[in-house]
Amino acid sequence: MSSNSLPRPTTPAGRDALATILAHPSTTTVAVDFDGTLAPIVADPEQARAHPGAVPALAALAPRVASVAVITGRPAGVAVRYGGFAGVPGLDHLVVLGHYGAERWDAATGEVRAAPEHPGVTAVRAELPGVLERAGAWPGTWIEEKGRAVAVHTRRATDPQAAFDALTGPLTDLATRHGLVVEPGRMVLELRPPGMDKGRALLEHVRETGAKAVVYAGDDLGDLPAFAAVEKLRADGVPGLLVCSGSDEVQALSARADLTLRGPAEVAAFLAALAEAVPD
Ligand SMILES: O=P(O)(O)OC[C@H]1O[C@H](O[C@H]2O[C@H](CO)[C@@H](O)[C@H](O)[C@H]2O)[C@H](O)[C@@H](O)[C@@H]1O
Repeated sequence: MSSNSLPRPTTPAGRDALATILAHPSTTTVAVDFDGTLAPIVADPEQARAHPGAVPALAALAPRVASVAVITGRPAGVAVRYGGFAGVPGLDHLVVLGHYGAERWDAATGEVRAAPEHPGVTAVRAELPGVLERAGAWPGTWIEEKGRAVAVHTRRATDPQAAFDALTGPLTDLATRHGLVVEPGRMVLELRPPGMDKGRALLEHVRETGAKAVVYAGDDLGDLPAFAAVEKLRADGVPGLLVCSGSDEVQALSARADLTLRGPAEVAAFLAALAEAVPD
């Protein structure tokens, strides 16, 4: 896909939504996930960075639409840092909803606002090494400290899928005992507070901006609630375009998408093409 060709959605709902968005960009919200959508998946989560084309594309698009939001499982401040979102001309009103919407960073203020922390995270953090040890201490398994959550990554384990499968039960037990939930993702099991998800975060953002159309792009299971939110908006008469970044690893998402792109490079090209296609 070249940077100035807009791909055609494969579904009628997607094509209708894109037509509305092109006709009425100033009342459209564009919301995107971070890892796997703006940033290529890498083995070490601390090395993830936005694709070089992603921020320029968002910055070109943002002044032409009602709002641009990044909705991520990352802490908001981490996504801002890894994305390079602060101080970018054009992204003066960018909103980053971190921890699935429990945190919010506004480019306009540079500040993060957050829900109160859940006490179960401290208890889970303390018990986690013992639980991993008893489950077989899979070599290469890595704990990501996320502040208001902890995540166990298996991508660098000798057998990532076997480690993921073996740890799912014990980590679910641990989370449940302390009032947390397990959020499964691409070779990651996150133990986090319940009550917020990307769907709720997206709906609140759309309500706040008063948008009349929406684009959402994601790549992982944690994006399914946002897809469901767009489907609900569509049922209520608000056109929505669902974009899946990467097609094979998370088929539950690509099966519901109007447009499937092959990862962050194509997502960045799509956002740039969208910016080119709508008037200033
Ligand atoms: O909601 P997202 O922005 O997609 O964040 C979801 C999780 O992404 C990160 O993990 C994923 O990306 C890593 C870096 O590419 C990769 O190594 C890992 O296998 C993926 O699951 C991040 O580390 C998590 O905290 C996020 O919740």
